Amino acid sequence: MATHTLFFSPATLCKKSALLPRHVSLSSSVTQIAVSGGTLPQRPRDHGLRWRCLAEDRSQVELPHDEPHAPASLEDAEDPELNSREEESNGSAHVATVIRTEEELDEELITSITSKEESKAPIMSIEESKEDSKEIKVKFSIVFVTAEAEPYSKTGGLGDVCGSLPVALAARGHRVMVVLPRYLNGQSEKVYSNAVDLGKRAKVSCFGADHEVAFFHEFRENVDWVFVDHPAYRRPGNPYGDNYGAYGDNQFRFSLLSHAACEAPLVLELGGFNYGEKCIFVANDWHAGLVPVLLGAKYRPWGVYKDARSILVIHNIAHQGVEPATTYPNLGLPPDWYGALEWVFPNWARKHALDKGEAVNILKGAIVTADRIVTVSEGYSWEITTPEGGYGLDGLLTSRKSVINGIVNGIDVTDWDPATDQHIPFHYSIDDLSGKALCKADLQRELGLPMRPVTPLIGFIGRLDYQKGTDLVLSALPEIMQMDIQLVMLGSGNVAYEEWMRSAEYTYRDKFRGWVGFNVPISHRITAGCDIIIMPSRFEPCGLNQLYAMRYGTVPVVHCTGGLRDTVETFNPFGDEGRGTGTGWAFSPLTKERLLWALGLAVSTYRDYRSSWEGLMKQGMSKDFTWDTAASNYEQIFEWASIDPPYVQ
Ligand SMILES: Nc1ncnc2c1ncn2[C@@H]1O[C@H](COP(=O)(O)OP(=O)(O)O[C@H]2O[C@H](CO)[C@@H](O)[C@H](O)[C@H]2O)[C@@H](O)[C@H]1O
Repeated sequence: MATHTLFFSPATLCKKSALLPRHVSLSSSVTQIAVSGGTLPQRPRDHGLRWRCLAEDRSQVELPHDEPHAPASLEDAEDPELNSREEESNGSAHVATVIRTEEELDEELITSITSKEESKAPIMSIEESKEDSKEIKVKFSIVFVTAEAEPYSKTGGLGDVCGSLPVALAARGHRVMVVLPRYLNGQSEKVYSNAVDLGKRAKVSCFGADHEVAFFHEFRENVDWVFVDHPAYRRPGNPYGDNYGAYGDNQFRFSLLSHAACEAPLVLELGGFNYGEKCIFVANDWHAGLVPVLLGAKYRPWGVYKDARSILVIHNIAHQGVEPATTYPNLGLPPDWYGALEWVFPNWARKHALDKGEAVNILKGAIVTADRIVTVSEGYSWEITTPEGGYGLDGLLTSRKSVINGIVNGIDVTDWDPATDQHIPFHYSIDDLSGKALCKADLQRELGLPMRPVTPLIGFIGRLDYQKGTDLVLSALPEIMQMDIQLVMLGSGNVAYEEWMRSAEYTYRDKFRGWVGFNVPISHRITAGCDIIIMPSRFEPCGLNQLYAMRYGTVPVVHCTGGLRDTVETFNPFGDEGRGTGTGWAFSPLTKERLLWALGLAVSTYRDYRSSWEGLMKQGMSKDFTWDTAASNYEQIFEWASIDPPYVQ
């Protein structure tokens, strides 16, 4: 019988029983309870001391290798050599800023030089801090788990973030792996041409069988890109579905990903060393949501991953990975962990009188087991704790408020740079905007719109769905078309909106263009060629198009919500002693009238106040949207996570 140790902050202790797996209750199976910074007398408050006590307790746990849920690679994970750098008395060794004597320093340096690649030290790489200070900064081993990452796969912002943030963290000296599926759909094969089969196979026990997965690997921009290969990822369509809708087996496909990702740090030797147990998992959205649950349910009972931490990043809470409760036994979790994923729909959401509303919810499982939770803007981190923004999870999220943080996404400023962008016909910069006018003319030509330089060209890029407020544009279109403007929309999604875009093109031949599809080059050309970008999103966890737009001197008009509120500052012509401040317009509430009001202001400023407009463009262009700021904020989260003991043990 494994030992479960749970750590609760005093503030949330009273609410905990609601969050726990069903088999764990505060009065029965829990054998150790520690209160972080709290007043329970059984445990010392000092972190290091407490950790030592627990380490002793753990050493008494027998690790039955033949148990059904024991990880395949337990022995690898327990390899004392690989884990030899573990701090003796402090479990949070991978973040500790430690002071070394000169001899120890030399020894560390020699070890680091003699390793095959300096950046691939077994658990952590150590660098000397500046000058002759003896302080050494310990870096993290980070494992991103995601359904998509550019340039391999992208259907939206998740792909952008998971393609860039790992690179930014690696550039800061961390060892970073990204685990994602190897989607082969008949067209995508070439993007994996540099990825080699590592020859390692792992058996994943779920959905009533042992599924063998292979791992492909590419080392690019100092990041280990690891692709999980399985027949379920080989089919026409995008990562989540095809022309007929979402795949019916997505729960299986992403359970497989989470299981495989948990094995990767233990079994894969990358650059000569595996990542080992002391890593930080960054689980993105529900697709990777089983990762924190597996750490607690499948690995830690056998002493594996006891020093790992998990960070859940919520990019969009509207998608939670909910399936009928009867699918629980498929997930490869112990039966008594059902409570962690248990989800009951409210009465109004049930389909018929006999529907009990019982379901499993993978994102919920991640929320109640992850060590920390990050959302992609500060505004959104608050919104998800409200009934309006929490999509039913607000209560649980409120109970974990103390570990939720918002970090605004950055953008890939190399890919999205108007001075060098390979997708746009002319280049420009904040010092010479002339190329932007040429981009606009070229876009009008490409779209078959009248080439009128003084007519404001407005753009919309995004999924055609409820979140992005496509219906609001639809309802406001007759009034928008009465303005002297041109409007181009690029997007795909809801078929009804796609049809509407096509028919609007016939109705407003000289003013409106609708481009149905997912097309990255044209998205760059719209961002560069337009004067204004509209984003009437109903909710927007961060939003990237407004960031790209500002970098390209294209002024955003957005609904004041989530990350849009955090990143777009409404223009104030009287600010800064009359020179004007702001980068766009953020309107509220989300109504047709307010959208038209904000758009009207933008259009009249463009037409009648040219110098103010240029100021607006330049203020947007001079904002710092690099990933470096976000990456350093993520480091802080990793540090906090590592200082605290694992949330579920
Ligand atoms: N038809 C099309 N053709 C070409 N490119 C297209 C396109 N439609 C969209 N894109 C591109 O896809 C990305 C979408 O970014 P968003 O920020 O709108 O993310 P999304 O809502 O998918 O994801 C979620 O995750 C991201 C990342 O955290 C959050 O910013 C966001 O608020 C949240 O909803 C952008 O790069 C955009 O240019």
